[in-house]
Amino acid sequence: MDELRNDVRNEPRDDLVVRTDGLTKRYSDRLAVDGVGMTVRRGEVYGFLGPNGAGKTTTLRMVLGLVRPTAGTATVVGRPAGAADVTARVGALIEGPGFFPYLSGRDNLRALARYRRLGDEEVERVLDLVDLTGRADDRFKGYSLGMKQRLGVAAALLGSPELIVLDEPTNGLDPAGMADMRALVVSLARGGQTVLLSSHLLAEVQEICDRVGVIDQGRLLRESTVAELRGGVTLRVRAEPEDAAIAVAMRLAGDDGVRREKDGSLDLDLAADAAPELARALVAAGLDVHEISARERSLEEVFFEMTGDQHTTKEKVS
Ligand SMILES: Nc1ncnc2c1ncn2[C@@H]1O[C@H](COP(=O)(O)OP(=O)(O)OP(=O)(O)O)[C@@H](O)[C@H]1O
Repeated sequence: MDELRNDVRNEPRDDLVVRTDGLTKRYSDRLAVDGVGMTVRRGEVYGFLGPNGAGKTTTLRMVLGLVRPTAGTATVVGRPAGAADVTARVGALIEGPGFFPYLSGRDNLRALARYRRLGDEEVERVLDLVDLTGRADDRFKGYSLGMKQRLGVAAALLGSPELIVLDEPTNGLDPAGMADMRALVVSLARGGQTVLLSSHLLAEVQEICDRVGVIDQGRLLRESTVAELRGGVTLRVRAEPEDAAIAVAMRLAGDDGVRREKDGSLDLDLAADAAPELARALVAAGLDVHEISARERSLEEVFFEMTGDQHTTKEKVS
């Protein structure tokens, strides 16, 4: 298991529901996915996060065996991706589900269920899970985008697969529908199923995911728990004059441990219990201290720092 990354090196293979090694996809001269090694553990909600065109959907398609990798491997529930005996153990919603427009939602699911030798009661179970029972007899073509999305998720849940892969599951849902979908994803994982989802909604990933893989320009930049990625608590400081405050802050937090926010406050890589020492140092240096508070970085800030997105609100001061 030498090729596994450190954090999962000692885990039994059974605990990894998805594992990719050097997974690569090239479309003519475009490297859509570049050597991705990701690991999804049993029973977790794993968030695959990245800007548009980062390679999320292509990676998920390779994990599902829908696209053949140019190089590398994907192992799903212990078997090569796309192997015939894997498909029944994996449910997926990826880039708009294909349903018969003139059939009702219920009949569409029944057709899928029959093909998989599942009974009608299974159709009713998944309709209820996605809260679509009341509209199940309406034709698919009359569904709103959100209802189509929920029917797609219902189809992915048929047969209670071990792994559920959802590409942007809250796409098209209104705020209440998004909250329902998030609650459903969490409850699936609590019930022992594994969920691999992609999203560009950072707050959503922060709320429901146990671990996150950050992908940009085809490369997996980082894979860790949400808490690790956010890097714990930092101290926010507002004191004047600013230059003197930066000098004091750097003395305590180190040259690389101080960032300046657009509103003029400073963000320091210091634990919350360093606040009194910081206050004393600022006052001893004759500064006016307006604010010292502990704050947690949001996943959004970390993400923009990692992907070098222009929306970042911070600049390094060193
Ligand atoms: N079939 C294809 N042929 C050629 N290029 C493709 C194909 N599929 C994807 N690409 C390219 O590969 C790159 C990654 O695309 P992909 O759809 O995987 O990204 P994504 O992270 O899912 O983006 P989004 O969030 O916008 O859906 C993009 O530059 C895309 O244009």
